[in-house]
Amino acid sequence: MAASEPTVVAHDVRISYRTFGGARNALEAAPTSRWSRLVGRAGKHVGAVNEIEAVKGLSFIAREGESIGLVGRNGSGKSTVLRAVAGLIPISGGQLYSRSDVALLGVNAALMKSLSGERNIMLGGLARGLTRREVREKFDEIVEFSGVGDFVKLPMSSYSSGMSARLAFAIASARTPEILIIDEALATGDAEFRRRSAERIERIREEAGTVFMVSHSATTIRNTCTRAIWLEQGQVRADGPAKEVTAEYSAFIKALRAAKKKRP
Ligand SMILES: Nc1ncnc2c1ncn2[C@@H]1O[C@H](COP(=O)(O)OP(=O)(O)OP(=O)(O)O)[C@@H](O)[C@H]1O
Repeated sequence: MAASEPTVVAHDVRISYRTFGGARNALEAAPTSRWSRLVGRAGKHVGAVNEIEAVKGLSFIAREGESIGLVGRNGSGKSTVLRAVAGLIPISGGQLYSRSDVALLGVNAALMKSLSGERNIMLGGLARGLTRREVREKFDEIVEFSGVGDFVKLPMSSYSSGMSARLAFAIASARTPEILIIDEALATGDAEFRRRSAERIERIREEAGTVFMVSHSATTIRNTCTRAIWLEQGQVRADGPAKEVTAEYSAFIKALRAAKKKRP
């Protein structure tokens, strides 16, 4: 069988955030000399600017037909990597190439809370590249998949967070993207919704798409993904079959908890 085509190539990617307005040198030792404080040359800080290196030399190749789960502790860089793959934030070093047809689905998916579910389906569908006619044809399927029922006529501000997340997933995946990125959005669904989402992710994979997802649940990643990348402080700690990597990660978390308990 021919190897499938790459959809995302990351080589030695570095990503930094700059924060403004915080205390000077909030993250590093204070500069020692008065001069360095005055010119703001101490460390990486200029005035009240702090630089946080969230991703430090990340390399991987994602291929068609893979569903890749990112695991790692809070702040390890998972969402940052996905935002960069989606082209939402710039990288500060290395190279990152990704196919252009990316659908990003986050907990705060860009739906308009003041508009009805119906209007959001139309706007979201158009944003995903469907024509008005195609959106109308897919309308019932989207409502059915999301399970919002008659609420579809009401403003989304009246939805529970689970309903919003389900509708967002239904809209984002209505047209098969080349890359679908899911940031924790599946966590809010019930067992039945998770099963149907897993089926849809499988379909996208089969149609030669690539799915990336972040979840704090190693079980979700193990059940949904073919491959997992474990990030630790912005670096890859392990990359391989989802079952193996999630087992390694779970053992690491367990050991960490046990060590914490032992401490006086
Ligand atoms: N907008 C931002 N501005 C400044 N720093 C940020 C910003 N977003 C993330 N960071 C920092 O970048 C690092 C990685 O954050 P990121 O959200 O990517 O981690 P994560 O693994 O997704 O975390 P979590 O599991 O808690 O969602 C953290 O140190 C975080 O504080």
